[in-house]
Amino acid sequence: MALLEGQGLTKRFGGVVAVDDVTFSVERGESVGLIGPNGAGKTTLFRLLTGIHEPTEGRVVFNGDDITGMSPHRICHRGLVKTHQIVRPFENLTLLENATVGAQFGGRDPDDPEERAYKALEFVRLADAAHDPPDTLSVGALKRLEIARVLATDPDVLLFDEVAGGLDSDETEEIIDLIYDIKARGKTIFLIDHVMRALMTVSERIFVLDNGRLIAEDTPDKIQNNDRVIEAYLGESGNRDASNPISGD
Ligand SMILES: Nc1ncnc2c1ncn2[C@@H]1O[C@H](COP(=O)(O)OP(=O)(O)OP(=O)(O)O)[C@@H](O)[C@H]1O
Repeated sequence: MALLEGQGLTKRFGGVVAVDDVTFSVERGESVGLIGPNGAGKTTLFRLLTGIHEPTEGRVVFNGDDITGMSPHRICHRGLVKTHQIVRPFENLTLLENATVGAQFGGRDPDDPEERAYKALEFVRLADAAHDPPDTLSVGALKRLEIARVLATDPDVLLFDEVAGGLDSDETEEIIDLIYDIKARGKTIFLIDHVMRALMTVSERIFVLDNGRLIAEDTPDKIQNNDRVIEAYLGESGNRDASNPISGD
């Protein structure tokens, strides 16, 4: 049985069809990526999965249960959680307190949210700064704090929304290593990223959205050579002579 499924998911905002009849499934322990040109509907799809938006049509099935229309809080309790694209920690709280809020908000284990938060900070290598405020953190460290916040909820599935966005190459490598470590703990990973190197390295399978529709689903190698996918990206830039826009190199 698939762990996470979208069945005919559609989301309309007035006249805009952001997600258009998307059906997919993700198995337990898989790491999959979601790509597509700007405005393709990636973030909206993630928001449908985590209860931030309710689909206009279709269903979200998690662990065999229909979770369509449930609140993000209840979905998080069930073990499905998403990182925020723009990381905005509580500035007046320490890193540990920030991660503890995550553990208390979504955690399934009512005991020791602070201990779980501390372990999550250790995991992302921020424990040394546990009692500091977040205002001195680099962009890379802020992204790691966001990962700690969601890890502290003890999820089964982590949806990463642009975790490698805005990072330099060392920070990107650090995030890639972290995602591998999270996967090695048996977690299921679903990520959106414009940083193709990160996405192509980490994902075993890739879904491609264009204009809200799922246009391809394949291994990273095959996706990088899929004419329809390349066309969708090149159509966006208008530059037909550009080098492969979805190369992970
Ligand atoms: N809350 C909203 N209200 C109205 N339109 C929206 C809303 N959210 C998204 N859209 C529209 O839905 C479409 C898909 O947007 P979405 O942000 O999901 O795309 P994306 O693939 O994540 O884009 P990007 O890569 O630029 O982040 C766009 O046309 C966007 O303008």
